[in-house]
Amino acid sequence: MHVAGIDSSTQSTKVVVCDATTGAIVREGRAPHPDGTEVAPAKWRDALHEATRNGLLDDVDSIGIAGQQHGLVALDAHGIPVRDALLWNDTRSAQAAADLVDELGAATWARRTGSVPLASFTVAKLRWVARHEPELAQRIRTVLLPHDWLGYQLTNRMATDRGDASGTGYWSPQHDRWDSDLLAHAFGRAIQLPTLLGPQEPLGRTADDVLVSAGTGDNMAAALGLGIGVGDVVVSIGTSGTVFGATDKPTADPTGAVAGFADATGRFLPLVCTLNAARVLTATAAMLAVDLSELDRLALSAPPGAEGLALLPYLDGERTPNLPDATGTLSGMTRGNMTPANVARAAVEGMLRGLDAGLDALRDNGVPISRVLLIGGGARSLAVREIAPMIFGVPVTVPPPAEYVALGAARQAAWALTGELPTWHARAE
Ligand SMILES: Nc1ncnc2c1ncn2[C@@H]1O[C@H](COP(=O)(O)OP(=O)(O)O)[C@@H](O)[C@H]1O
Ligand SMILES: O=C(CO)[C@@H](O)[C@H](O)COP(=O)(O)O
Repeated sequence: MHVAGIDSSTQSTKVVVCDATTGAIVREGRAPHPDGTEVAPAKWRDALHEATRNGLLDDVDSIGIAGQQHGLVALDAHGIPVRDALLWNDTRSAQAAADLVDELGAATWARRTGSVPLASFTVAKLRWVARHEPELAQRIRTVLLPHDWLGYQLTNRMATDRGDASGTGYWSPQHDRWDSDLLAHAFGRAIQLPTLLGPQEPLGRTADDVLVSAGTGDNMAAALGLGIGVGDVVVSIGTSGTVFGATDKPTADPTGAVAGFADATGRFLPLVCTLNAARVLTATAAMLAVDLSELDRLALSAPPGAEGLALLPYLDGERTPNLPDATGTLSGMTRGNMTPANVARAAVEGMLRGLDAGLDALRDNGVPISRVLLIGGGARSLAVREIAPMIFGVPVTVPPPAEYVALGAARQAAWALTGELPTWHARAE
């Protein structure tokens, strides 16, 4: 038996096909997404077709879909998007989020949803559409998340799971159900919401009669793909930087630094997310007119601290801390230290310091940290792997490079197929 896992993340779609019993990867595919913070959902479907062309999904018995969290896919009465999806990294909803917090108070949001809404959260995007595009808003009948929308394309059913639902800002961790009153408060009226599926409950079947599992958010799928245990905290360096661990009880951080998400197994996934991660490295490499391996070499040739040069890497604004309009700052420049090597080192260190603040925030919320598991595209960087233990001050394990989000989605697909969550090879060992 074979299962497929799909990771429809910010920059690309990645697909792995695995043996359902052992988890061994038998085939892989990928396709890029368009750049930008608003995207026509059809582009994700096109990317999925491209990533699975030439029969990648032939002989697959079950499919799991993981997607970038939070994105607003607003559908009309015919199930057609009323506008391009607003993604998690679109900051136009920053004022809408601030208004929602002012209206109800941060403590109320944290208590009712586990999180304090920021620009990224679906609820803030809904408020933005209600205020800025009222004619479009009137046509909205249903709201889906990116993974739900792909599942809807495959099965014709609108449903989601608690992991992805927990990033909307209108899901209750205490009661494991939608908090429709919060949504109505933000949007001005009720909207039909997708069915909430349990962790191993299937979504449905494709036109070719292949089972599709509930799916989840990409960070929840990464946790499932790694099989993390107590004390394991994942640092994922992708388009976003995320820092998260699995807990039995929900968190409710009124400062908003830690989002009190749910995981894909029935537990919880407190998470800190930064807007500036792998793309800090690609932007610095472009500025220095070098490739990523030369950026690594340069960064590792400079001393720790880059001789006083420091990069505050808020190149896309920032989410944690909540500074959506911030820009980056290169500080401490002297005639002596302004070398390409120090700039490269400052970029790596600055990006990792943002994630280190995330580790502190998790600790403050009672999440135990005995080691960090480093994953995502940025973990392929030699400089990141070498410098991370110095910045984080805890042991850092780099699991073999793999698409852990897609693997987690595949593991969920096997769960839905067989009724048991397979052990597979514990990749977090
Ligand atoms: N060796 C490397 N060094 C630094 N960054 C890298 C390296 N390889 C890939 N990346 C970066 O990782 C990012 C993609 O990571 P990924 O985890 O797949 O992101 P996402 O899931 O958000 O689409 C890209 O910005 C890419 O440039
Ligand atoms: O908004 C968050 C987490 O809350 C992001 O982590 C998105 O889920 C996008 O992830 P990547 O595309 O960077 O993997």
